[in-house]
Amino acid sequence: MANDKIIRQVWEVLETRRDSPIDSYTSKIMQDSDKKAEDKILEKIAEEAGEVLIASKNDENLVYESVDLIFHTMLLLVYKGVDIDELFEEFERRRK
Ligand SMILES: N=c1c2ncn([C@@H]3O[C@H](COP(=O)(O)OP(=O)(O)OP(=O)(O)O)[C@@H](O)[C@H]3O)c2ncn1[C@@H]1O[C@H](COP(=O)(O)O)[C@@H](O)[C@H]1O
Repeated sequence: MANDKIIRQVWEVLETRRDSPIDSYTSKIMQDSDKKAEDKILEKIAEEAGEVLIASKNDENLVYESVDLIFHTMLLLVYKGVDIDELFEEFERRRK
């Protein structure tokens, strides 16, 4: 079984890509001039949300497309400086 620590690990890689940019997809998208970077990530999220919708309706590639959406949402949160623990704490807060 895959380990759920992967989310934290990917989050940490994204923080490193933000703070110590290299020639990579996530560094490049986050290094774009401020406003453009945010817009590009938001565009990606909208695009991936549409792909999730199609995947669900067609019963095809739903997990794959959902990971694309979750990944780009993580990228936005890292770009905006959100700490991963804020995310987990919010889930905890809502737990019944
Ligand atoms: N999980 C991902 C991940 N998921 C998707 N992508 C990239 O996001 C980009 C856009 O995704 P798309 O689905 O739109 O792919 P596409 O090729 O444009 O086209 P489609 O055919 O899917 O429409 C592609 O270049 C994907 O490779 C990712 N890029 C990176 N990661 C993780 O982020 C870390 C840092 O990535 P780098 O910046 O590349 O080092 C990596 O170690 C990975 O763990």
